[in-house]
Amino acid sequence: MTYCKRGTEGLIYLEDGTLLHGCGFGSSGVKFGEVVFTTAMNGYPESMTDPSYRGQIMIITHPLVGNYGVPEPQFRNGILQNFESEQIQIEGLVVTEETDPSKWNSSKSLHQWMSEQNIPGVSSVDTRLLVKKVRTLGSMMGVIASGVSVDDPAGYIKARYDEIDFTKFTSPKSPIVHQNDSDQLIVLVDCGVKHGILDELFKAGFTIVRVPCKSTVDEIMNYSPKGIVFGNGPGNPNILKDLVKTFSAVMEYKLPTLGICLGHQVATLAMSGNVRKMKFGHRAINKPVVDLTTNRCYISTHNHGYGVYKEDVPPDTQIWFVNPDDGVVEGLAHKRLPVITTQFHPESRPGPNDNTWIFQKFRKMVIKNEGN
Ligand SMILES: NC(=O)CC[C@H](N)C(=O)O
Repeated sequence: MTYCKRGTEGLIYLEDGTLLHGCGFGSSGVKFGEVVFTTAMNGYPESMTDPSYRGQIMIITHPLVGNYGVPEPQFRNGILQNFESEQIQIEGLVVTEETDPSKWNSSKSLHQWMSEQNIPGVSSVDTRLLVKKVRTLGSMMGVIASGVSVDDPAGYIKARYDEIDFTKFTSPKSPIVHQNDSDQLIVLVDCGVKHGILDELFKAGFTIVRVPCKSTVDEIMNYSPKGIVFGNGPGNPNILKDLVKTFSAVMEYKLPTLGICLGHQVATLAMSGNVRKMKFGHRAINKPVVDLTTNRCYISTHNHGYGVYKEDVPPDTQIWFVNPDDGVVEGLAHKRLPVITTQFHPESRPGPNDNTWIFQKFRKMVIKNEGN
């Protein structure tokens, strides 16, 4: 039996029948979710609080997780600077080794943070084996347990990830305003936006009104926005029919519009394209994307399990970015309207800051449109 430094055991189960026993950490409990992996070597406070990971059990392939602990949350203009939302969003965490921190700004360990927020973790399991399974068979449902004994893990899988509308957990119930010095107001349709996106939009000079994911076009247009952002969010875009309708209705106003990740997928559906489930998705902070207008390659942050493929691109749009590894369409531009999208995360957090120019491009589109 493995020595468990927290004194508890844990397990991870995949729905193909794989069952690995290891050590428990974080809170005691059992959770189910879609099992996904990220190859990011750092940035776990940001990734774990990214609302797009809602409903998922995260495997981190980097073998040591927790080395630099968890900082105190820092807000500026109501926007978190060091987390992507106010709480941990993943259902559970699977790592090879969970460590105690050594860093000047660490306020608690990964173990303490997860214990406080009711998130179970499992360590001392072969994450490489798990990732090979997921890469070979595709993303699967699974069960994680920490500190409790579980006889029939499969019985804990209560629903399929692709059928759940997680935005009802991650979208705000009423509008939230981040007032800037300028009167350049944009509306952000918030299905669980990462604070890194808010921060970049705020730094670009916008006053941001975050409206619930289920807002109608009238509720959005009542703010007389200069531009619209459809942000990231959890789950399957194909079941978010109302959001897709809202995107189509907003397009009628011909305002500068930026879609990021879920926003890119919703834009694709609204413009009569297709979005498919990928085999195991892209979750990393070093994925290449090629800008087809300049032929330049950028290193970018990804977190998506659905994707747009070349044959699914909507009419009236051109491919802006493509992933050279597998050809997934990573960005679109409308041929006539000021609508641009990225599947990757230009705000990074965590990740390289190479792509924040996308927010400046959007700002230029807003200024140009104001002049018309
Ligand atoms: N980061 C996101 O917005 C993710 C979009 C969508 N839920 C996906 O997994 O593909």
